[in-house]
Amino acid sequence: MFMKGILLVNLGSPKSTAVPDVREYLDEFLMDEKVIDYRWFFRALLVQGIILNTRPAKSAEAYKTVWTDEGSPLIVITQKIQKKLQKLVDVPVEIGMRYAQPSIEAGIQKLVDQGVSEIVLFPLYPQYAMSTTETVIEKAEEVRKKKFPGIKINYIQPFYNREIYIDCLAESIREKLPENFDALQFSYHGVPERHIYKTDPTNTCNLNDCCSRENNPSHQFCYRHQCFDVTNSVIKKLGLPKEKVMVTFQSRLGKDKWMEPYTDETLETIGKKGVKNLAIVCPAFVSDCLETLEEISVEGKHQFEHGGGENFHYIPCLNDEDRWIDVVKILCEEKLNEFYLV
Ligand SMILES: C=CC1=C(C)c2cc3[nH]c(cc4nc(cc5[nH]c(cc1n2)c(C)c5CCC(=O)O)C(CCC(=O)O)=C4C)c(C)c3C=C
Ligand SMILES: [Fe+2]
Ligand SMILES: [Fe+2]
Repeated sequence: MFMKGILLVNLGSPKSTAVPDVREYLDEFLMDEKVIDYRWFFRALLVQGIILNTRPAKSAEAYKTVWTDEGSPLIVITQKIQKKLQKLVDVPVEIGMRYAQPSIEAGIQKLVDQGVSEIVLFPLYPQYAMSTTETVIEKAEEVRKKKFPGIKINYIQPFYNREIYIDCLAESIREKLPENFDALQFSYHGVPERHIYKTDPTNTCNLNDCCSRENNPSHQFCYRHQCFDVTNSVIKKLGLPKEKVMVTFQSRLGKDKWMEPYTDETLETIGKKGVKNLAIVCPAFVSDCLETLEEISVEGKHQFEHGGGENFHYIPCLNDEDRWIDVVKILCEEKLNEFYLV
C-alpha cells in the first residue's frame, strides 16, 4: 500500500532580516536561471557583481517593516494554510520553499519519514510563470531524482481559470471592497517581457491583444493572459464595469523591459486623472508577503497619495481564509485521486 502526502510550495523568504541572510537568500533566488535567465557568466556578473552589493541592505530594511515575532509573513501564512488543511485531510501535509528554508527537499524528507511515497506537490501560484511554477517543478524533479528516486510526485497545475478559485477570490474581494471606490486596481507581480516569449512553445503571443483574445494557443504558458483572465472572470462575478478596473504589474528589477503598465507609475499618476478613492488587490500572490505588505500597502500608498490620490484601500490576499483552504483541499484531492487511476 502506497502512502500519500501533500507538499505545499511557496517562494520562500530569508531566514532573518539580517543583511547577510537577505544576501544569501537573494543570491539563491536571483542565480536561478529561471528567474534571471542570462547565461551563467552574465547572470553571476549582474547578480553577484552588481545586485548583491546594494540590494541586500535595502531589502533587509523593507523586510524589517513586515517581519513578525513568528517570522516572515509569507512563511507564517503558508504554515497556517498547512495547519488548516491538515485538519481537513487524512494524509500528511508539509511545506517547502523554492528558496531558503524549509526547502523542498526538507519538506519531501518529512513526508518520506512519515512513510509517504506518493506526493501531491502544490506550487502556490495561480498563474504559470517560468520564474514560479516552472522552477518549482524543475527543482522538485531534481531533488526527487537525486535523493528520493523511489517516490512519485503529482503536480497541481496553475489554477487561474478554475471556477472554484475564481468564486473564492471574487467573494473574498467582494467582502473587503470599500463602499465607495473610483477604481479597483489588479496589481500582479511582473516578469520581463522576454520570459513570455521564451515560454511560448506556440510562438503565437505578441504581448498585444492576443493575450485577451479567446483561445489563443499560447494561453497555457502566457502569464500575461492568465493575469487578464483572472481579472476578467473576477470582475464579471462582481458585476463591475471594465471602466472601473485597471491591470498593472509590480516589482520589476533591473533594466530589462518588464510587462507594462507598471504599478508604481500608475499609482503616481491616477490621482491627477480623477481616481481619488482606490481599492487595490494583488492576485498573483495567495499569501501576503513583502511585495504586498511593503511594496503595495506602504510604498504604493505613498505613491498614490503623492500623485493626488486620497483614500487607498489594500485588499489582503486569500491567506488562510477558510473558503480558500476549501479550494486548496479540493485541488489537492483531485490530484491525490489521480494516483489511484495510474
Ligand atoms: C507571484 C509570483 C512571482 C513572480 C512571477 C516573480 C517573479 C520575479 N521576482 C523577481 C525578483 C524578486 N522578487 C522578490 C520577492 C518576491 N517575489 C514573489 C513572487 C513572484 N516573483 C514573492 C511572493 C516575493 C516575496 C518574498 C517574501 O519573502 O515575502 C524579491 C525579493 C525582495 C526584494 O529584494 O525586492 C526579488 C529580488 C524576479 C527577478 C522575477 C522574474 C523574473
Ligand atoms: Fe499572451
Ligand atoms: Fe518576485
